Amino acid sequence: MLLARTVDVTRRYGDTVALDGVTLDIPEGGVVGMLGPNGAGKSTLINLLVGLRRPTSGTVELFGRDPRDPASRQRIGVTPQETGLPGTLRVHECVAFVAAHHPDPVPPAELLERFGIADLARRQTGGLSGGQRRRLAVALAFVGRPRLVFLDEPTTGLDVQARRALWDAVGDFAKQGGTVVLTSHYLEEIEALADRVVVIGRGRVLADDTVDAIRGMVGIHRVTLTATDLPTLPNVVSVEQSEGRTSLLTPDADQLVRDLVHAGVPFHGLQVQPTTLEEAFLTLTGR
Ligand SMILES: Nc1ncnc2c1ncn2[C@@H]1O[C@H](COP(=O)(O)OP(=O)(O)OP(=O)(O)O)[C@@H](O)[C@H]1O
Repeated sequence: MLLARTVDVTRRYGDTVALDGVTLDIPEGGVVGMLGPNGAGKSTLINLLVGLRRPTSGTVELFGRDPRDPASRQRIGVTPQETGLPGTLRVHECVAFVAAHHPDPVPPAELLERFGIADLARRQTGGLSGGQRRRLAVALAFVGRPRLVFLDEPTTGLDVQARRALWDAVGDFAKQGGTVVLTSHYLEEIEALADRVVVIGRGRVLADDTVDAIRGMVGIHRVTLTATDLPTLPNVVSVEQSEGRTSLLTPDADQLVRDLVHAGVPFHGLQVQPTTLEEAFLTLTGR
């Protein structure tokens, strides 16, 4: 069953095109990771799916309806990129407050236990550290026993241990049949949780595939050198010339350097650099 979808969605903010013709299905079950650099359009896409913003054109559906319909929003949980918690409320009061808006909430103590913050229950949220506040904000998305949860960069500011605890809690929710859409800048985070990765760059879906497939694609390196007469080399996905230098993009930089030496062409100033995610995908998709 499809829980949410966008069809050819475009969203502009003035002259900025934040999303440009995005078509995406979110079926029931599993974790969908949205990966992309700053400004790619990830948060905008989430805001459209949860009904906080409307598309400039195209269709957005949540549980088969308009996402602004309160009936469909009852069944989602959301942690936006930034959350304001009432500073004088204690953690357990904050959970109880959100729970009161749902017909069958998870008991607050159980929720806090699940997210590893039971020891903070009596603390005022204003006195929590940034990481503790973030964990609470993510936990709150799950209090209403949602079918579909949207987490916008859930582990920003968390230390390694807290991040793993949060991954475990989100993973358990998915194992029990829940569906999660999360955004991240890090492939590592997506790898830990997601079955499917949607790569977003400059407002477009650049790739939508399994974690393994995406991992293979983003291992692209840029090999830059100065040479007068380069032969055609295997495993080169793109060649660029700039200011007398040649850049070769390749999934296997070590092999490319071996091939260069083997070809016997004189070259100098060799540099090998990882590409950014966006660069790798823009190259691979030829956009
Ligand atoms: N309310 C707004 N008004 C004007 N421009 C906006 C607004 N919200 C987003 N944008 C612009 O739309 C583009 C996409 O932004 P968005 O926040 O969706 O990206 P993102 O992928 O979530 O980035 P990040 O990883 O930095 O959170 C950016 O160019 C951003 O500056």
